[in-house]
Amino acid sequence: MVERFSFELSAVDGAARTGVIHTPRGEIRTPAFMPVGTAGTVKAMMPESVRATGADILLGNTYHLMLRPTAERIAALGGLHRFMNWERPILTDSGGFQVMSLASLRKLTEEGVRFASHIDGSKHMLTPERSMEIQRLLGSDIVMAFDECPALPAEDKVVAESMRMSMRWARRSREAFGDRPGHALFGIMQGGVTRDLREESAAALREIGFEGYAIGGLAVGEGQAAMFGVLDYAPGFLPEDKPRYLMGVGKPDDIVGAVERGVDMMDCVLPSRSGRTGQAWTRRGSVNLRNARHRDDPRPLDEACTCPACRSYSRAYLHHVVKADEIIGSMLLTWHNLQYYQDLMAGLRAAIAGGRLAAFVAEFHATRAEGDI
Ligand SMILES: CNc1nc2cc3c(=O)[nH]c(N)nc3c(CC[C@H]3O[C@@H](OC)[C@H](OC)[C@@H]3OC)c2[nH]1
Ligand SMILES: [Zn+2]
Repeated sequence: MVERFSFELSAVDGAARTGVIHTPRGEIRTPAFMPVGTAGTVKAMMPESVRATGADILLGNTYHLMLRPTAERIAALGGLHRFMNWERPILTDSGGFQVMSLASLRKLTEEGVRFASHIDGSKHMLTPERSMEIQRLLGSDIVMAFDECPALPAEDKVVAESMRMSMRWARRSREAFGDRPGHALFGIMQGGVTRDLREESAAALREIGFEGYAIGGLAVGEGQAAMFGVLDYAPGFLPEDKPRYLMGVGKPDDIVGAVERGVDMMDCVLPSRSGRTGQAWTRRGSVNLRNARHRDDPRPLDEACTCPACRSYSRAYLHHVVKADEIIGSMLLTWHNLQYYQDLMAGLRAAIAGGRLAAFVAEFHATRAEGDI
């Protein structure tokens, strides 16, 4: 049982790293994929099932939880871990990103963001200080600084101004976070796809000092090539002895490319959200179970997978329950997709530990068909 938050690197292969983040609530094996549990639940999954897929940590969200059921109510009930019955580490986003993508009537000033709830229109204000208070009330183990993520494409001037405000908010986040042993505050690098803005942002964050560093402002429509272009240099601007978290990424091939470039942690709604629409991710590519060609197919989705969907059901059954919009369809495909992502992370961790990442990546690309299989 550790009292403090620490990151232990155990092997490096090129720019890629593998290690363990130690927290009072448990270990996080890196590179790590973190399932998204936005409103206190990973949709269609029981917490024990999320753990069974291999996840060490899951995500919650300040924006959603502050609106419903409110952070104060969750705190009064013992905090988010107790509330959602997940006793392992939780990372919460700071809310700014969701305000800009979900809320209405937004007013952005140096102080913070004033907005109306997308649920009932009630008026709210998020500032670095309020975001830190909410994440403390939730009890999350890894807290994200309050930032602004500009929509791309944007003029360099706009990206620079936004980044500089986010750096001023990062300092206010650090000051409001206070001294909380065993908890971590991560700074978020901004700067769009402009190298010198990314470098300026990294320098500003290092000067403030954080327990971990996120690469924000990506996976917002720039495309994989532009994202990898930033990842070819941005991780190297960050301290090598601290975790690097790429926010909102991604498809399996995005994840492999990000790990090759030195990213340690990622999150994405894709495996859970696409599971609810009948899309499965497998070693050989993606499968759309709504397609009629599966209706007589007795084979499992992925013979190499140990999840309940692949162990006990046929593609024909999955096609049937997805077409019939049966709840079990979402349950089985979400479980499968999260398990596939965790198996991919386990493969990446082992390959880096064994100094054979290049071979793993070559094999990964060789077995994937383009498009649906
Ligand atoms: C999809 N592409 C994508 N690019 C992103 C960039 C940023 C960013 O620069 N700053 C912040 N603060 N958040 C970002 C986020 C949201 C991640 C959260 O979004 C939520 O998933 C929907 C989830 O909340 C449980 C997750 O929590 C960390 C991004 N998402
Ligand atoms: Zn499976």
